Amino acid sequence: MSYKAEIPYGAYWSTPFARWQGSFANLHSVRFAAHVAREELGRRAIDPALFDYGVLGFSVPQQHAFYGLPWLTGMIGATRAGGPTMMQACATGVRTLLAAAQEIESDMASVALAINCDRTSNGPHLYYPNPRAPGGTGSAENWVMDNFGCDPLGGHSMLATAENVASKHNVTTAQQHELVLRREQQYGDALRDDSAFLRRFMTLPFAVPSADFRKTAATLDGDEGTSRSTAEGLAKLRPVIDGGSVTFGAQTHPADGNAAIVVTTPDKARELSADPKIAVRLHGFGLARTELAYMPEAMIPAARRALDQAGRSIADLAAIKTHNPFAVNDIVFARETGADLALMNNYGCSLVWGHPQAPMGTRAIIELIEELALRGGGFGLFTGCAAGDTAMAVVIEVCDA
Ligand SMILES: CC(=O)CC(=O)SCCNC(=O)CCNC(=O)[C@H](O)C(C)(C)COP(=O)(O)OP(=O)(O)OC[C@H]1O[C@@H](n2cnc3c(N)ncnc32)[C@H](O)[C@@H]1OP(=O)(O)O
Repeated sequence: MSYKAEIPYGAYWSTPFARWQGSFANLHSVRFAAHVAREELGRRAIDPALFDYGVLGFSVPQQHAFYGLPWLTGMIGATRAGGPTMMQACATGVRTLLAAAQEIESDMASVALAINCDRTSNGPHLYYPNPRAPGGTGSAENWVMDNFGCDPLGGHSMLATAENVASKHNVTTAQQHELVLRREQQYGDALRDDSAFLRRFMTLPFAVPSADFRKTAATLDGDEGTSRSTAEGLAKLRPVIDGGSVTFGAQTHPADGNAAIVVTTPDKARELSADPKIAVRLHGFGLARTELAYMPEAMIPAARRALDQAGRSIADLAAIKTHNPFAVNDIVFARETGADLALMNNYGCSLVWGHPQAPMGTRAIIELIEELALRGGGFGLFTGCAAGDTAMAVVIEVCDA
């Protein structure tokens, strides 16, 4: 199928991603996303007053986040734009894109902003009062760390889901490390020629604002805290869980950042495009849930559903991007679908540039569009797992308008 809603070519952006407790650690993620959106819309001469809808995604709450999307759009001057605030863990990037597209499809809006932000640094500590408990003692939660460590349905960690899938599919530590080196090599292509690939959608050098957003506190030349692995260095790492296969080197690192995509009607897409001769079309979305504690597998049925809706197969794809919090994800995906493991995730992926959760999928989709544009067009797939053994996927096409 083909959705009416389109993405104007170039009407999207991402900040660099900074490893947690790094340069973005003290920035309120919603205010930071608004600060960046104002600047990026200005650079593209897109009037914020055009937006009549928005969707804000995050997975880690911040102070005042209850006001969500209307607060953010108000801060950027898009004062007509209302809309929901969504949380679907690491699938939030695809979900917010779909929500924006659905609003356009149903003629309820004409120009929508799908914007995602997260700060895994300095995760909130929540206290749930319980006056009926002995002494009125409530319970507390460290939002980020406790949820990495425990899925309340099964009591297992996210890492354990990777171990379950590695064990089921006989994926070894050596195979995971070999893939890490390949993915870092692919990311190296994004850094070539003074980060020419990243500059297609990221403003570099990036001015890191101070916590009050009044001045520039630092400057980043690109993503911060990415690993430069070597075969020897990886070989020294032991599995994090005794008897397992996944090392610290074979998984992503938590990060901070934000990213956004404009979604609109075909006519408006031509107007807002950086190159009106290029169209970016949406053809299929997929949601799937797999067996309890096998999260990395969920990206396979989600991809199949998105491909079915698009009427395409893996063989039709010019580019594939995945969310790979664990190297295991890509190895199993390639084995089960026939995708070429070495050619997936050109120019980078969450395994390498890190994982600020909600904006991660948005950035991957933006990179997918740019890879397809560099190839002269074609169909592309993004698929990624999310908490609760779920996943979402999207099939897009870059073609002549
Ligand atoms: C959320 C969703 O919906 C779905 C998802 O995405 S699932 C993924 C969600 N993320 C997770 O579950 C995270 C799971 N991981 C964890 O919890 C991790 O334990 C953690 C992120 C907390 C670890 O963080 P950390 O302590 O900062 O680890 P980090 O310092 O990077 O690495 C630990 C060690 O390995 C080493 N290391 C890491 N990568 C390396 C590499 N590529 N080469 C060599 N050594 C490496 C580090 O140097 C460090 O060594 P030292 O202890 O000697 O300093």
